[in-house]
Amino acid sequence: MNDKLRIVVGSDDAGYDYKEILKKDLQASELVESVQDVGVDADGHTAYPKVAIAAAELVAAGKADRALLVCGTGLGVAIAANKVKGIRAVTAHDSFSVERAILSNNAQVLTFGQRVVGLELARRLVREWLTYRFDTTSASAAKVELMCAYEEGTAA
Ligand SMILES: O=C(CO)[C@H](O)COP(=O)(O)O
Repeated sequence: MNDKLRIVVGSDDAGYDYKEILKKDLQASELVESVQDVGVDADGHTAYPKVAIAAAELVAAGKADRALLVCGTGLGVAIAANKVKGIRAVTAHDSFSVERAILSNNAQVLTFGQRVVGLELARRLVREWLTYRFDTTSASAAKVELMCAYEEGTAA
């Protein structure tokens, strides 16, 4: 992964306001190389799984490093993104979980619930999220590998 991140953002209509604000924050960040928006737009009523799967597929295909997804709770977009092979998506509304999502879990997808987390906390969590990089030599790496092996059908 480049030091700067290629990020895809997406939401359903329940997460639209946060998605737009967080997108602008990402675009202004020196830790971000690019931001791709897979919707929805202001009038969009696209169901959350469609947006989440579109974003996760970009990550799985190597066209983005990470995705930030927002729905009402953050839960539906996480569940949907996790259906895409190779994707580890988590909902995290606190600083420690955001840190561990990268450092423990190497999760490429972070999700928020607009109806759950305050806007300024969400913005702070995204700033923190951008600073973390998974260490493939860490003790956590073998645990992530166990999940990958299960998914690939190569688990012992
Ligand atoms: O939060 C959502 C899914 O987890 C979504 O924004 C709303 O879903 P709904 O309650 O099924 O409308």
